[in-house]
Amino acid sequence: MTLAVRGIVQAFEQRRVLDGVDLDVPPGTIVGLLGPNGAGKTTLMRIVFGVLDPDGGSVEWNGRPVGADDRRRWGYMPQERGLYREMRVHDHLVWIARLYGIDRRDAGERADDLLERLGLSERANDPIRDLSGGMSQRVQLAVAMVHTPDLLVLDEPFAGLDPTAVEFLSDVIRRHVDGGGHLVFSSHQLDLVEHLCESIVMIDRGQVVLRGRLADLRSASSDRYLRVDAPVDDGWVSRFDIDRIERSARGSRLLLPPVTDAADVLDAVRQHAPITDFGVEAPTLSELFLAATGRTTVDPVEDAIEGGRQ
Ligand SMILES: Nc1ncnc2c1ncn2[C@@H]1O[C@H](COP(=O)(O)OP(=O)(O)OP(=O)(O)O)[C@@H](O)[C@H]1O
Repeated sequence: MTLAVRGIVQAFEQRRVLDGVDLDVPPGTIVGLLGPNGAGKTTLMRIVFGVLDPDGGSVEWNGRPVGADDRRRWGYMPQERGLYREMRVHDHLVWIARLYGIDRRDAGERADDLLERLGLSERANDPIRDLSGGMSQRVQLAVAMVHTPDLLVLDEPFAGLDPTAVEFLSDVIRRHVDGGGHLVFSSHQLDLVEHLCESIVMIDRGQVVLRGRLADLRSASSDRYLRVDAPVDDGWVSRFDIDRIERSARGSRLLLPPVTDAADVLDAVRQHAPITDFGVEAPTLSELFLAATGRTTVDPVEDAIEGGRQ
């Protein structure tokens, strides 16, 4: 079974926010639907779930137009979290499971099992309102999974989470997919989800700008970065052809055109600063995004400001 979304077009008040978007979600693969704020990710997910009827295009499941029965076997974690704050965690899960027609005993067992898997057993009898943001996010995920869905669609599941919670959620996602499940999640935090995505569809202003297996996209790029754990001065490497130098607290990243030998540049840097850690790397996801769109930053607001300056 595969989710196949074809040629989706959607306009709001004559403004096209999706313009011919395709998305494939095969089993056993983590698919990232990526793009900056306002790119159209939530709109696409709402169309996939039938909340919104698109102006054009189709959504197919298992080679046929998707129907209400198919969608009942899918799980959706919306961006606006919709939990009843006064309900206790376990009761909430049982209630949702019952809405899916699962009998009371089975619903209770599923709730126990999910709470265990999501590290929430100790909070089972607490009302949702007493949970931290990260924990209620886990409950929201449990709600999306309580009927053992064929397909999980998670809208910005990592927003607002600390690094430990991101790791935890990433593990849950991996396990779902390792068991042959279907999963697509959206994110605007490209570098945060880079380690998790196997396959990506990147959209910008309603159009697909990059798609494919992330490993393939990274190796197909001719851009190479030399990373060193020292602040590199322009003067040290002035005799080389170097496209850009980025500096951060961790050191520097030098974007090298194909004509420049990374080992020569590294030797030159070493003459000025001790280097204990270095590497030659393919571009990150956000660098691939910038290269594909010609933008200067992933943030659409900052990009508009930068564009205005030029
Ligand atoms: N019901 C609506 N009516 C009018 N405009 C809408 C509606 N829903 C979404 N939009 C617009 O469509 C565009 C895409 O929005 P969408 O929420 O799909 O983006 P997104 O990629 O999910 O962004 P974010 O990362 O901020 O959630 C935005 O410009 C948004 O303002």
